[in-house]
Amino acid sequence: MKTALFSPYTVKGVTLKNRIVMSPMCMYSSHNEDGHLQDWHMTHYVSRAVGQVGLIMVEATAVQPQGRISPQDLGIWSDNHVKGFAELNKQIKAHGAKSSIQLAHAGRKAMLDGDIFAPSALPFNEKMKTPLEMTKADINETITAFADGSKRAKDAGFDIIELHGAHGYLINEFLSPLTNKREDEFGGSTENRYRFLREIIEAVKDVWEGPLFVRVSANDYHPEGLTDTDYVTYAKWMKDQGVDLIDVSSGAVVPAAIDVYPGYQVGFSETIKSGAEIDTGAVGLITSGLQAEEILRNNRADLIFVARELLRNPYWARTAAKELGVEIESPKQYDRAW
Ligand SMILES: Cc1cc2nc3c(=O)[nH]c(=O)nc-3n(C[C@H](O)[C@H](O)[C@H](O)COP(=O)(O)O)c2cc1C
Repeated sequence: MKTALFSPYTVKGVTLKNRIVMSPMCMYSSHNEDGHLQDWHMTHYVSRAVGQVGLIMVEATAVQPQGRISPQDLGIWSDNHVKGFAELNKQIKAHGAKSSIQLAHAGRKAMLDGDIFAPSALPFNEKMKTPLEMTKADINETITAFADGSKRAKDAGFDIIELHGAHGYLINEFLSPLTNKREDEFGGSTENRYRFLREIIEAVKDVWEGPLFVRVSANDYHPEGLTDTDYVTYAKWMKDQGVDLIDVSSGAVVPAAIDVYPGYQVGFSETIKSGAEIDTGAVGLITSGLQAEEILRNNRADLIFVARELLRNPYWARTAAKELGVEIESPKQYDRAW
């Protein structure tokens, strides 16, 4: 049988051998608060490339030190970070996978000493710090930091860049009316709340010609918050700006109870894919080959992002292929077992 999951996917000249993406997952394993990769990261990412994942996405990586979720986050705020990522990319690609990086700024969810920043001075909850409202200068510096991070990602040899616009981190905080109470041109109307992301995309595209993905939280799970239909509008604007794919997650903008079940976010991906006519990635409790195949065949997404199941099973691609009754290439060293 010819499967959708194991069919190639090409975007701006970059071809993934299948539709499986290792979803970005923070490892909180950088040492000395310097944002550098450690042996752990090498083993972790390269194992999944050996496991025949089509696209490896490196975890949320901070474009500014104050944009880390924790002091142990990876960083790409300095030219010194390029060398480590270049070595990681060499190893990932040696096993036939493509590589990508999620560029991030934690905004008000940064758990760091010192000042933290957000569109408005509202804490996430009573336990978290109250952020400083970003000035225009702070906003411009952060936009430049996303562009500088992209330039470094390019120098390090990444094939694809993803902007982290989800989970209540800085970009998401500008997009949602729950977290953005600004009265200047970066707040208020939908257009104004999009302006920060618009300017980041513009700045990134000045230095990066390759495929650009954006992860969004397509539902705030709050009566005054955004839903997937609001994100159709944002996705259309992103498409007009040349974004290639929307990676559709949800929640974590404000504290909320989320009812999770297999494929709980796939409907949001479907709404955005059909509403904005843009490629999407589906993520969230997708754990079987058949489930992934159903999503792709019914045009509910173009790529399947897998997070925790790949932590349980780095060879999930093989498991899914067996389930779908297809043969996939194994690392030649493993031929006798696959
Ligand atoms: C350990 C861990 C770290 C995560 N870190 C990130 C991250 O850096 N960026 C991000 O967008 N999502 C992050 N996520 C969310 C996952 O990418 C994914 O969207 C979520 O786990 C749902 O997919 P799953 O059911 O396949 O695990 C993380 C999830 C886990 C379990």
